[in-house]
Amino acid sequence: MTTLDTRELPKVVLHDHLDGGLRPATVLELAQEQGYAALPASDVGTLAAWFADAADSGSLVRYLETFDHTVGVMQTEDALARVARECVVDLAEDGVVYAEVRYAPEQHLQRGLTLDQVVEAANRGFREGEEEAASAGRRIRVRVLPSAMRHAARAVEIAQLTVRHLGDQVAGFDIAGAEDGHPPTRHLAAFDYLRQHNAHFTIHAGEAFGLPSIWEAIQFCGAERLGHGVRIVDDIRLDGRPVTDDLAGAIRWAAVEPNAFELGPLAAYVKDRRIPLEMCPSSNVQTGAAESIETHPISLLKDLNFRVTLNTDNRLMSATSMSREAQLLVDRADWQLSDLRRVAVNAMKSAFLPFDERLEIIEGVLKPAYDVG
Ligand SMILES: O=c1[nH]cnc2c1ncn2[C@@H]1O[C@H](CO)[C@@H](O)[C@H]1O
Ligand SMILES: [Zn+2]
Repeated sequence: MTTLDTRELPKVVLHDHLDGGLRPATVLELAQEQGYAALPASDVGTLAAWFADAADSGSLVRYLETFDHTVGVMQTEDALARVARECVVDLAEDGVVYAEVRYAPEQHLQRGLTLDQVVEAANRGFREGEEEAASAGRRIRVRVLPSAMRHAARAVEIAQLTVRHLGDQVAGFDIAGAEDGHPPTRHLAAFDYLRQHNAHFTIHAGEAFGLPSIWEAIQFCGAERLGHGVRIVDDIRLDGRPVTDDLAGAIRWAAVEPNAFELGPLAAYVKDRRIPLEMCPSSNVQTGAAESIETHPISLLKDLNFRVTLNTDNRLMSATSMSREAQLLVDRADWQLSDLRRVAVNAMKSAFLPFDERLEIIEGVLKPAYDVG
């Protein structure tokens, strides 16, 4: 397993923030162009290290503060298009064949753009990136999920924006931001609107807050997928005790018979309904939602046959990529090629893309690459 080249494997990412994936050099250049003076460093190396260190805070709220600087330089159409184009090129270069990228349009209005201008500018960049990648021999398809910020009050507007743009790159909706104190049920009107317009949506839930957040996201809001959802392990027991009592035990969970674990009603629902979990190991370690890669619940949930997917969340803040996330699990959590195949196929099955297109990528791209020998 040590010889596995995770870069060359075709990968699928469903949870990647546009404003969390800028190249450090681009942050610097855009800041210079736009007269943004608040950056905490003036050279690429120091700036890259600053993002990773500052995000390594053990708290989601402090982690999210680092986005002020990326959002701060993404306030013009050209800046948005450039960041979107580079995002696609970087993902393709890393072997990603399908990506859903999210960002919050409401955060890009500081210099007078409208919500529609933001989406159109970013979409232009995403399309350019797809073309650039294709001409370099790396075919990637990208779809966009506008996010509403859960502490703000614009979710209905962003849901309407999403529906207006469905089809031209935009494939669904998300809700992001600080979780604790901001339950998703505050935005029920947005979710009702989306369902009535047959639009897909996912919700960040079960990251900085536990089961009630997941329960609301699924049973009140109707989320099709969960952003993170890592705290669903709070509803799994082993020998009568919550598995979370024994996080270190994660290392030996692999040796335990899967039917020895007891699922509570919510965990059973998530598993039985095949609700996709958009899991992001490095991000979770940084925000304190998980202790380590070795003990990250993604491995247990994968072994228990939950619909687990592997994602980057924020490539800049976690100094990561899809191939790095995969490699970390191979090196530290004993993942095999078959596990990487599983999360890629799971992700593609869960994508907000028409069924026939999903199938085409699974059968035409993923299976041929993973099923060699
Ligand atoms: O893991 C996360 N949990 C919650 N919110 C997040 C996470 N990563 C990024 N954002 C938030 O989503 C916004 C739009 O992309 C970002 O600006 C950031 O505030
Ligand atoms: Zn996220």
